[in-house]
Amino acid sequence: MTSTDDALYGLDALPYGVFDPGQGPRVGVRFGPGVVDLAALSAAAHSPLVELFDQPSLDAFLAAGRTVWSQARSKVQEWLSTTPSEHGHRLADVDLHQPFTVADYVDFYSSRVHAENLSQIFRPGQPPLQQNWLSLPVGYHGRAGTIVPSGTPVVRPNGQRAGAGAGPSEFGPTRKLDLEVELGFVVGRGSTLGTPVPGGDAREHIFGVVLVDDWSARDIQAFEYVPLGPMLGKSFATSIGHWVLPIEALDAARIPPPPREQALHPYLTGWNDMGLDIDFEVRLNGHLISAPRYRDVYWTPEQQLAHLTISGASLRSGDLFASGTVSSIGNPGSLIELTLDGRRQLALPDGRQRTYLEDGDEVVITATAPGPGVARIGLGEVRGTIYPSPIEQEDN
Ligand SMILES: O=C(O)/C=C/C(=O)CC(=O)CC(=O)O
Ligand SMILES: [Ca+2]
Ligand SMILES: [Mg+2]
Repeated sequence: MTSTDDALYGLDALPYGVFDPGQGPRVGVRFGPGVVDLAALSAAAHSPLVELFDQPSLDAFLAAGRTVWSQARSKVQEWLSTTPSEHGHRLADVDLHQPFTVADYVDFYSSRVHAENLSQIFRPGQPPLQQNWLSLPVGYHGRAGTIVPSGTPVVRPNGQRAGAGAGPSEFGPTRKLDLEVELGFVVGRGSTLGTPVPGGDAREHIFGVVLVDDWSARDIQAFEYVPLGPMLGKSFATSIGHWVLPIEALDAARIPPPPREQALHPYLTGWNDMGLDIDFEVRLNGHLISAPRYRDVYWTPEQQLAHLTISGASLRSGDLFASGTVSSIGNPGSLIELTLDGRRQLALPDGRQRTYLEDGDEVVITATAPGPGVARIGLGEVRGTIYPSPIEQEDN
């Protein structure tokens, strides 16, 4: 089963998105094989929710806060269980858009397997975890303006990479274009500058989740990142799914996170942390290449949110913070891990081989989670095809 299966999108899932049936973008909810127009549905029910839904994006709804989000979900479930086929459009008949305006973007680094794998590749001979890793959720501020909806072409970026020996750098299209499987948390309710958000209040702020592919140019990244961190190697495109799944839909997927291995400062503990039993699948040109599990991710979204704001930094509606690459042992969430930085070829069932991504390659990430009943629920997909660099000549 892939998470595009309609059965994954019953009343227990109901992810929100933005679709265009031909007359402009509208807010909708994915339901089975289609998308239901929420302005039309709420207008027919004479619900005041129509004001939040009669919009070209989810922005107004995101800003409305937890009480409204929960009421809306119950109402939509009720309406769809009584009049399931009204105000629906087949997915094939609509265009899907970026669901919300992304405010700030933070990318964490919360999978221990991924952190240790990358350490080995980027910093051989050094300890597998930096001293900070078990003490705080390491992350960096990313580039919100280049977050693009699923399906947007991913143009091979240009940049500098290390030259031979200690020689000058080389410039040209990246030779190490990679994908990163991530889960994104979408902030609905903002916060006040100077006032940290306690992790126990995370649910007042986190509206839901979206799939993320944090495209990465590993050669550009490796040359530029010391000492300030990722810059151009990750800022050229970050793809997000079209569907934002409300956090309540994941209640049945909640599990304890992996055991803490070090005592934490009080601001990072003291509530019932949200581990999540989400299974991802990554396909390259249609072939399944990895199936990472979110349950192995060490730092939780509550801890990430508490850490992000402990300095007094404020949240804005539309902020996106991503888990970091989700890697499990034997099922990593990136090609740098799968191919040991290109030293090992990945054999695809069609007889071709890959190390890093080639022009024309298509990557599709999907995910599912347990629902409240026997059926699983879907988190949609995030898809991207690699387009050639606009610069043909390398300078050396
Ligand atoms: O270990 C490093 O130097 C680099 C790590 C990454 O590239 C990963 C990153 O973007 C954060 C993540 O996705 O986990
Ligand atoms: Ca990342
Ligand atoms: Mg990025």
